[in-house]
Amino acid sequence: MDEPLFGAPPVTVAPGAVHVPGWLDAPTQRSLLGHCRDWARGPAGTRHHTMPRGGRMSVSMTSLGWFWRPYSYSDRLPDGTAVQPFPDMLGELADRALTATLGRPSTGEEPPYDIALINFYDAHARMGMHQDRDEHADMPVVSLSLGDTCVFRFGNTETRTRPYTDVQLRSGDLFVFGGPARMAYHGVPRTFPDTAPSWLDLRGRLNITLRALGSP
Ligand SMILES: O=C(O)CCC(=O)C(=O)O
Ligand SMILES: [Fe+2]
Repeated sequence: MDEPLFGAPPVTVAPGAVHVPGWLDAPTQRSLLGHCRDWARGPAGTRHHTMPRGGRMSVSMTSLGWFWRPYSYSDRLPDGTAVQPFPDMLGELADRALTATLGRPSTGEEPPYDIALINFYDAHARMGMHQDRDEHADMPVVSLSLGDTCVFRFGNTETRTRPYTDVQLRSGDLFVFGGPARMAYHGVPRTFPDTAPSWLDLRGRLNITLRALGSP
């Protein structure tokens, strides 16, 4: 249960949605975790965003490239400082992820990956069913998981409810959703505390999504 399945084949969860268990090897997971800690210490810090109706999101979030808060992106933090840049390394990772799942990197013609949203889940955090619809480009969303295992609920494009598929995302897993799945509702109904690999110094779960903003 604790060791990721390195080298497992991709699993198509729905047309356009592909899960690759154990895609990131242990050194890469450790290195990404170190970067996430550095990014979280940056000017944007981590925030529990407030939703329009006043609820507070249980995940704490850091943005790179563009600052997200419900429900738009901006190039400045609320206090006017610039958002931390989107690192080239994450653009390269997004390309490798597209190749691993769709069989091709992005073409030079497509909007570039320029947003990373990093969510931290403690044992109680979860994320309700939603669509990722604040980007203007329809490039696939690339999701990387570190730390505790979670249930990732991947649904349909019409409703927040069934039909959906519950997938366990473990440390090192890649999940890409694009094409007909790009606007599917999805969420994280729970995590499994203390399931992070023992060699990763993380209590809780981190999820990094890489996205392309595109132009309006
Ligand atoms: O944590 C996850 O696996 C999903 C995160 C997500 O859906 C989002 O950041 O929009
Ligand atoms: Fe999402």
